[in-house]
Amino acid sequence: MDPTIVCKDLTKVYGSRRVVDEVSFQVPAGSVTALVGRNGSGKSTTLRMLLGLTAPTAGTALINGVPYRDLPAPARVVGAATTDVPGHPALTVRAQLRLVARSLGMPVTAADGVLETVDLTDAAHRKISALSLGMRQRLSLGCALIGAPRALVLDEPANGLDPDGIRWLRAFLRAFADDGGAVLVSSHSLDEIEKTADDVVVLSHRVRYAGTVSALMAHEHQASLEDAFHSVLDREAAAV
Ligand SMILES: Nc1ncnc2c1ncn2[C@@H]1O[C@H](COP(=O)(O)OP(=O)(O)OP(=O)(O)O)[C@@H](O)[C@H]1O
Repeated sequence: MDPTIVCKDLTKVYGSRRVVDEVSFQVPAGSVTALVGRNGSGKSTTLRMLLGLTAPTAGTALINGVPYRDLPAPARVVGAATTDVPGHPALTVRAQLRLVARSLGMPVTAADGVLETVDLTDAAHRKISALSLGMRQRLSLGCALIGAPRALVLDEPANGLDPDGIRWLRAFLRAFADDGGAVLVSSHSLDEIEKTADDVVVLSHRVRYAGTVSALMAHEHQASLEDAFHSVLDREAAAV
């Protein structure tokens, strides 16, 4: 079955605030889709609802047609990396990855393979508490990959990566999608998203645009995703 990620009328209300308001979009197999929006626009809340970490007030969030919490082996279906610290700070990188492998019924060799994939072999013996931000991001992605999922949901994975890491992540996500995977990634780096993503969802509590990156730039008559993003959101602000 081809992996898909679907949000349908997804809504989250905190008190009197609708921080995510009837959000609908989908990420098909073979696509990298970026969720972009200003601080507080509801990106992380949307991803957390997709990953069963926050209960929706209304609407549905489905991975391969099923809510995350109802997936029999979720980490084998969708790899998730949030901004939370990946694992116990006193564990080493290798111990954390092996722990995840064991919990998923995978051989420990899966952990060693992932160490190489995310280029943390040289840091395998280091404690999580001693990792740089970029290394923690690589470890988060490593934890997400151990179950060999075909869908990825990643909250700001490029945050803290150095230029080599950003280039590596771009190539990795592209190859993952080209291999038939579905990738949903949130980011503030619009230049990077323009290079990496097929589709983009511009969020400001509601969906302001969902479609291809190139169609957004053409529609807004802008030469960059950054300018198109501001054009969409400035028009919305002017209309309020
Ligand atoms: N547990 C919570 N209780 C109350 N309000 C919350 C809670 N979690 C998030 N919010 C609020 O919901 C809004 C959306 O937050 P969210 O973290 O989804 O935004 P974001 O787009 O990911 O922002 P950023 O780009 O800064 O990471 C914010 O106003 C935030 O304060």
